[in-house]
Amino acid sequence: MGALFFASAIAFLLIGCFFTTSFFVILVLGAIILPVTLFGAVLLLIYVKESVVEKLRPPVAGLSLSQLIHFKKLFDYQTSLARKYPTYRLIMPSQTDVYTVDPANVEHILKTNFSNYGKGQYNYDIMKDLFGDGIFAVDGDKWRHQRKLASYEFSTKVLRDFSTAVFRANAAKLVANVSEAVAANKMMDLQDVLMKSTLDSIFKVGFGVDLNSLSGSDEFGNQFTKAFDDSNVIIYWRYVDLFWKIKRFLNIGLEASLKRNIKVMDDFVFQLIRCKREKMKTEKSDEGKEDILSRFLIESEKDPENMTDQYLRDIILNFMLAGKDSSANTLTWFFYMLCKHPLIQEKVAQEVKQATKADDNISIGEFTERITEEAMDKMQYLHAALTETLRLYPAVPVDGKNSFKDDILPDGFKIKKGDGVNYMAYAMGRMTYIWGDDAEEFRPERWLENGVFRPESLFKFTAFQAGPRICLGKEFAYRQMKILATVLLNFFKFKLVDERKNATYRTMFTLHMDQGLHLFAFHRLN
Ligand code: HEM
Repeated sequence: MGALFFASAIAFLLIGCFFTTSFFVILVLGAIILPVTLFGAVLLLIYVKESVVEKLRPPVAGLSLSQLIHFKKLFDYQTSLARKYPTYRLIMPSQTDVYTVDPANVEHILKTNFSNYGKGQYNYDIMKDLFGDGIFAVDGDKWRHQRKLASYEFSTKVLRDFSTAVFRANAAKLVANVSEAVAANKMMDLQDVLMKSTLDSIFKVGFGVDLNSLSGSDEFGNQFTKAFDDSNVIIYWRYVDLFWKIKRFLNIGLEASLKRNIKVMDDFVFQLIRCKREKMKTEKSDEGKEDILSRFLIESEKDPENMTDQYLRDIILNFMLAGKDSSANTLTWFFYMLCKHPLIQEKVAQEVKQATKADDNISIGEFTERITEEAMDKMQYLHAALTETLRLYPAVPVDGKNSFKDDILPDGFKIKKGDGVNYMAYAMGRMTYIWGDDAEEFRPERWLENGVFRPESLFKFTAFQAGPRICLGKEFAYRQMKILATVLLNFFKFKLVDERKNATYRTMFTLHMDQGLHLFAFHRLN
């Protein structure tokens, strides 16, 4: 890769020199040739400086631009580079990005030297318009304050009981939806259905609002969701668009749409905050105040100066980002894996039946009542299968930090202040030196010891991140995924429409299945 990079730099330079011998050509094509020549010279200089002079730096695997060329299969491209170099660099004149799959490095970045690796100004600038000062965008005191508040809220019984009730209710609606497809003998896109179902749940748990996107009935909520999804795509695009700040200044192109979308969301969220504040003043009981927004509103009464409406808006949009797609994406890959491995599908279904003691005639209402904490604790194989899914298809395939100071990683490579430092959960799941020769196989058994789930080091299994910034919704997500998986597998069997086709992802912040998950569902009769 280094040689290829060197050769292309020389080629650019030679092409430039050849053409610059002709004055006429310079006049006609000067505007093209000169930049090409300069670009080649810059590449050559960077290559010599970065690969020859800077000996202790991670090996240069190419230009950051190479990721644009491989954008469609980006995470597999990164995996192939990581097989050669467990830590490598991609360079650009303005920014160096380091990528690693080495668990020792991951532990160093996420825990041992946590204070040196944060979102940094670079990520903050990109995210600020949409996520403001929310937990995903900030470091330092702002992050600590929200982390403390949110950790407390997530550990309360109120939120736990409320979210479980919401997951159960939405699971029942999901069963009704799938039953319709079965009755009509229709193929379905399970990813689409799961996305709607988890969206309804996060809306209810986040705002206390029934969105009913599964039945498509809330126009205003749908507008919010569309604006949120479109904004996310545009924010992600900023990472590869060198001119986004100019476009934002001129309010043109995607930046103009982003501004419009943000207004739609702000109108929605600020109105909701106002309504809830009013309701709180008049209603004394705690009923209807179990959602995350209400919980934070109650907190804000203790600290009104800092916890302004703007701050609450940021908190809520960040929770939407965290909870909206991650669980649905994971469940999509989970059902895809179960279809590819029918024996594993049967094994999970049998475990569900045993843990809930359900017979064939049980109603959905009765069944959801049986998905208790105790029953879920018995589903060790389901837990292993979901975790195995996340190992191979982590909802956040690559996670990036910024280095605040020069540093040295445990593998001996030097990091410079300002470097982007990324660990690649998707590539890590495929490394044989981490998981053994069967790393690419879907094998839930690898997580079990005598039938009991045995966790792995979180610096090897990085799907939820690790260290002080470990995902706050991990338990929440497992609970939601287990409830949905349990009801679906108790009532249905699933079969891919096209068994020979291999699914792939759409490259974006989360691991979304490209084109959806098309399958047939059948009533499960034992
Ligand atoms: C399968 C589901 C999920 C996966 C795989 C997952 C994974 C992750 C990852 C990789 C991060 C680190 C992102 C970063 O560097 O900024 C993260 C952070 C976070 N997650 Fe999750 N997540 C899931 C579901 C959820 C849910 C459902 C919620 C809440 C409703 C949630 C709340 C959060 C929060 C608040 C953070 C920020 C933590 C901080 O910066 O201190 N997550 N999650």
